[in-house]
Amino acid sequence: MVDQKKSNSEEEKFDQFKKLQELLAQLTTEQYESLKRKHAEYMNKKDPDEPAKSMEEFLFWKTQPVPSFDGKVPNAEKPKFGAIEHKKVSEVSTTPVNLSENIDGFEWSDLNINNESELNEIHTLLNENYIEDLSSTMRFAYSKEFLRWAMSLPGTDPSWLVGIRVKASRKLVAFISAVPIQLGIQNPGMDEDKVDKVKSVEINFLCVHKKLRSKRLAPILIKEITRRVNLTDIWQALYTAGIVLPRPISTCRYTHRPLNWSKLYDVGFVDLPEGIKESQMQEKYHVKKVTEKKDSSLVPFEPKYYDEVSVLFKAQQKRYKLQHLINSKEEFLHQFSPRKDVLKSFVYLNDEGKVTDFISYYILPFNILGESEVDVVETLKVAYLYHYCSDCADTLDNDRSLTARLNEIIQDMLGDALYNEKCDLFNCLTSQDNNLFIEKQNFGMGSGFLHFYLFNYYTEKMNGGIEKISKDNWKLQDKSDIGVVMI
Ligand SMILES: CCCCCCCCCCCCCC(=O)SCCNC(=O)CCNC(=O)[C@H](O)C(C)(C)COP(=O)(O)OP(=O)(O)OC[C@H]1O[C@@H](n2cnc3c(N)ncnc32)[C@H](O)[C@@H]1OP(=O)(O)O
Repeated sequence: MVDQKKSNSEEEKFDQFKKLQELLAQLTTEQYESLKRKHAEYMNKKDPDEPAKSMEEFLFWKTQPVPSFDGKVPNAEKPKFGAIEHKKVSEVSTTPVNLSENIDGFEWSDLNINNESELNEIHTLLNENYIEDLSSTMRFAYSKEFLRWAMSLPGTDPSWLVGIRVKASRKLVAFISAVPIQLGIQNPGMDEDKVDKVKSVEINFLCVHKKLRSKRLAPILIKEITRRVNLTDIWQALYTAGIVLPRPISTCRYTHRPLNWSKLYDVGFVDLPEGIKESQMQEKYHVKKVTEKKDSSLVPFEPKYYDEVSVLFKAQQKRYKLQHLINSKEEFLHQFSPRKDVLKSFVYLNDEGKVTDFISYYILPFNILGESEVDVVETLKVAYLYHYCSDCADTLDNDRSLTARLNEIIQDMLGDALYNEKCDLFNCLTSQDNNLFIEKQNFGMGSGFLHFYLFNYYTEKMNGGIEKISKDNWKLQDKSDIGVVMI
């Protein structure tokens, strides 16, 4: 009897699904976009940390090795910290996921980020179809150099940049990428200085062309990248998303620090509060120029500082429960060496020439879109805080407080971003120790949240630096457990 009911309801669901697919196929891109906007407005009414649907309705995710919203994991009465499912490379299929089962006329394509024309293709796909704000008025505008940096991390397997092309025209219409990362995860009950070292990948740049949305290409891309990563004997992944999927290990909030308030006001990114004059806002967000220090100097990071900075970096990461473990000089230099228009990084040297602090930020513009989505009205240059570390993070014989130190070095970065890089906005999450300076440095809470996920790994939820009081009322925590920064 029960089984009969279940199969009826599955049939009903399948019928509804078929109808939905037919409806979507009939829509023009404009109709699809307009419905998407309406849906986004509806979703915006929901709490940002709540899923849009029940676990059962996540047709793809409920089949994957991730915890459900009640904390249960597949095939286990009581979850154990660590891998959810264990497989061997010999059990992994060596043939790509079948594309034509879902959609005809498409083929898999490996992409090479160091090939100029393939980089151009990825760049075009992402710049026209990647992440937008809820109202589809702003879209990330990654530069080619940025994409090359992000996807050429040492150790990236050539098979991990995966595209889908239209067979006939060879046009690139979907993409997903993986790069290696070693995570340190501190599970409950572990000694404070111990972590589970987890060889993983970071998944990023999942993108499906707007005209091919809702055709279940995303699950196919995810299954294919999982297969390819598994073939290299890696079984865990870290990824982030603005939406709630089963199930976040942590949630951080975006915060924004206007640098060029007038421009942000002109493009509608910030409002003028009632009763306040524009000049008052400009004054509030005035940024000090980077000045020479009495007892230290600020210089761009260079490979010669690697030994000292890597020690500080390791110590800083120990403050968090989700850590980025960097074990090779090559990876470190790739992640942190300055790159024009992509990444700025600095060290502070004391009187004796010893490194006391390191700080970095990356530059990721976004386009303000006009009436038509290909019409770019304005580009905002945005700086995002990346990694930092300081000798006061763990040294016992140092009496300078981390709060004072971070506030000093962030102030310098605001100055560098505005006066040297002409950035309009400085963003950071409530991750790391950012809450020590967010309010003091005039960062305001944004509307965006970023959820962190681990694939095939169970651990308890971690503090993302915010505590929910009610839907629109979130409190900053002293610090967060999240030490990784995803770009
Ligand atoms: C060990 C190795 C493991 C490697 C893999 C680890 C996992 C990696 C996971 C990926 C990490 C990516 C990290 C980033 O790059 S996050 C950035 C994501 N990209 C964008 O937001 C760009 C603009 N949007 C798009 O291009 C499309 O809307 C995307 C591609 C996002 C979905 O395309 P589309 O709208 O045409 O949908 P569909 O019909 O094909 O598929 C619907 C199914 O897909 C699930 N869905 C929707 N959005 C996401 C999302 N952001 N992460 C995971 N799943 C997502 C959705 O719940 C549904 O499943 P279910 O509800 O039925 O269950």
